[in-house]
Parts: sequence; C-alpha cells; structure tokens
Amino acid sequence: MASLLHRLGKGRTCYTQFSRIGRSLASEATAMYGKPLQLPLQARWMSTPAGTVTGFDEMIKGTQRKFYLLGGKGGVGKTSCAASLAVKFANHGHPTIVVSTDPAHSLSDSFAQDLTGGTLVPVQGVDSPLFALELNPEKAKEEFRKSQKAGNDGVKDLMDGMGLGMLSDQVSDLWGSETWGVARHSSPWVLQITESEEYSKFTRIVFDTAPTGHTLRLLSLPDFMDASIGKMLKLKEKLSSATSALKSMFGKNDGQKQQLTSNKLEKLREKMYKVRDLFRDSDSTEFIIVTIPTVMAVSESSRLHASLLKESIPVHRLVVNQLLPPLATDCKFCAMRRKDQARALDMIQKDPGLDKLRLVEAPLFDAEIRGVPALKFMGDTVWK
Ligand SMILES: Nc1ncnc2c1ncn2[C@@H]1O[C@H](COP(=O)(O)OP(=O)(O)OP(=O)(O)O)[C@@H](O)[C@H]1O
Repeated sequence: MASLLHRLGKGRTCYTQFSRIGRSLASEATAMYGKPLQLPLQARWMSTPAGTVTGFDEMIKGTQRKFYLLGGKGGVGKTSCAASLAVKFANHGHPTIVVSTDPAHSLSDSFAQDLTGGTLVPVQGVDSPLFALELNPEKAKEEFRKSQKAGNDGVKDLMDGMGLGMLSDQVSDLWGSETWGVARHSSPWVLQITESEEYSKFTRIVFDTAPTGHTLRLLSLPDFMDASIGKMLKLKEKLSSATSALKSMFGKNDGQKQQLTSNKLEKLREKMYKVRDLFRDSDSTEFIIVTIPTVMAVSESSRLHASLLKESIPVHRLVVNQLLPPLATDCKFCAMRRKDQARALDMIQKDPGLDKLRLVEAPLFDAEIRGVPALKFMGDTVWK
C-alpha cells in the first residue's frame, strides 16, 4: 500500500511495455480469429503499476471447486474484473463458469459475444473450457413462480387443512416480501449451480454480482429463508395440536397432506443451510470487493466489507480499479485526479477493515476492456 501511494504521489514513466504488449496481443488475436484485430487494442494501454501481488498462485491452487464472488458499487468494473479473472482461470486449466447475477447483464458486452439466453454458453477464444451464464431474470422468475405457487399452495393447504385458512395470508405476506423477491430471481440458480451434476465438472465459478444492495440481500437470503421457514414450522407446530382436537371432532384428517408440506419446507430449509454454509466456507468461497479510488466508492466498500463480515462471508482481497498510471508529467486534470485517488487510497489504509485486505491494483487502461484478448490482457496485468 505504501508503495502504491508513493507511486501515485511521485509519478514515474513506465511506457516501456507498451508496444511489446500491443504486438503480442495483435499476433495472438490474429492467430485466434484468423484476421487482425479490429478492436482498439494494439499498443494502446498505458502503464501497469508494478509490483502488485494478488496471490493468484493461491487462487488457482487445487482442483476443489471454488466460488469467487466479485461485487461492489455500480460501474466500478465488477464485470471486467470478473470476466478477466474467469479467462485467467480457464487459461490456467480450470474448467470455469462466469455467472452474472446482475439483472442488467454486461457479460455479453464485456466478452463482445452473445452470451444471453439464461443457459451455459461456451465462450469463444479461450484456451480451456470457459462458459458464461447470464441469468435470465424472466426465466428464473417463471421457474421460481412455479415453485413459489407450489410453496404457497402448500402453506395454504396446510393452513386450510388445519381449519385456519385466514392465517395463510400472513404466511403469504412473508413469502411475498422484498427478500423473497430476490429469491424469486436467484434461488433456482444458486441451488442449481451448487447442486446439479451439470455444473459439478467446473472447478472455478466466478460470479459477477449486481451492485451492493442487491448482492447483500442475496447473501443474507439463506438466513432469511431459514427464519421464515422456521416461523412457518413453529406456527404449524403450535396450531396442529390445537386443531387436531377440532379435526377429530369433525372427522377431518389431513395429517398426510400436512406432513408432506412440512417435509417440503424442511427440505428447502436444508438446501438453504447448504448454500449458506458454502458461502461462509473459506475453503470454497471468496468474496472479492471491487472498488475505484474515490471517496464515495471506498465508503461503500467499507460498508460492504462490514456487512460481509457480519454474514461471515470470507473476504481477503480488495481490487482498486482504474488507478491512474504513473506518468512523467501530469496535466492539471490528471494532477487533480491523482490527488483525489491518493486521498481515497489513504482512506483505505486508515479503514479498520479494508486495511487488512490484500490490495489488488488495476490500472486505468486507455481503451475499453472488451473481448477475450483485452480481458486476457487485463487478467495478466491484474491477477498475478
Ligand atoms: N481498468 C479499467 N480501465 C479502463 N476501462 C475500464 C476499466 N475497468 C472497467 N472499465 C470500463 O468501465 C466500464 C464499466 O465496467 P464494468 O461493466 O466492468 O463495471 P461494472 O461494475 O460491472 O458495472 P455495472 O455496475 O453497471 O454492472 C466498461 O466500459 C469497462 O470496459
């Protein structure tokens, strides 16, 4: 960190790699696509902050399946960082999926390929298997609607079966709350990715998450669902003894139906426990916070970090993206921005939380990061 501040403060010429990187990317792209690259890639990047050690060696170690969730404030570069990390994992031999959980997807834009459709789509131009999945909120919503209907019907049946149908509205309110709204978008695929056979061959799963608020709701989902299901089951327990007498009086016995619903809720609860434990297990999951060096972004990152700690989600790295590269001389505009960035970095250094994370430095490139060659370049620059 001190060296980064030093570099930002002092400025230093560092253009030497420019043309070499440009030439090697151009020939790589020609080999890959059979024609010269049309993107503004060649020799256009500015310098790279030297000396960053992300600990990528640690990140690729082992064939055990690992989940990397990248999140932060809107527009800081989450997709670019997630996509570049996924490309790097794949190029290091890990069968990888990059998943976008942001309803406003930008994976297709980032890879400059059509990755839409809500199913696994192979990414072209990568050495090893890399698949992308842009979760289709409409499709997920539809799937969840079906299961929710089953759930609602189940709860309603349970209540009706107990002769207390009016209470089922209260339970429905619980199911229809905002967090369940997130569940409608997210639950089917979280469970699908973590459980299904189709996904089990992938050893790295990189999540490009939605901006902070949505992501936090998603991560707190298992606990919320657990509590909701807990409430339902408790209610059921309390009521069943009171109603059994009534039912036997009227000769109505829905015991089997009730048992079935309880079992369904218990099963859902168990699945949620699994997801929660997975997200909290530092052997299988890491949340990487992505930020930019501005006071606003760092403040939000600090809050995000505190919330993640509260949820016991493992966080070890903080990517500081779009750092101004060192230059021999600054124009007035660059000098002002550099000062701003130094202030934000100072904030990180003094933040009791962010200061303990490993800093991953990502420079501001002078071209938009689009397409596999650009992502590969970004990956090789940032993740090392
Ligand atoms: N280090 C960088 N240098 C230059 N351009 C960058 C850098 N990082 C990201 N960008 C560009 O900034 C824009 C936003 O990046 P990206 O889509 O990765 O952000 P995001 O955090 O995922 O955004 P959103 O919150 O809207 O999903 C893109 O045009 C991307 O190419």
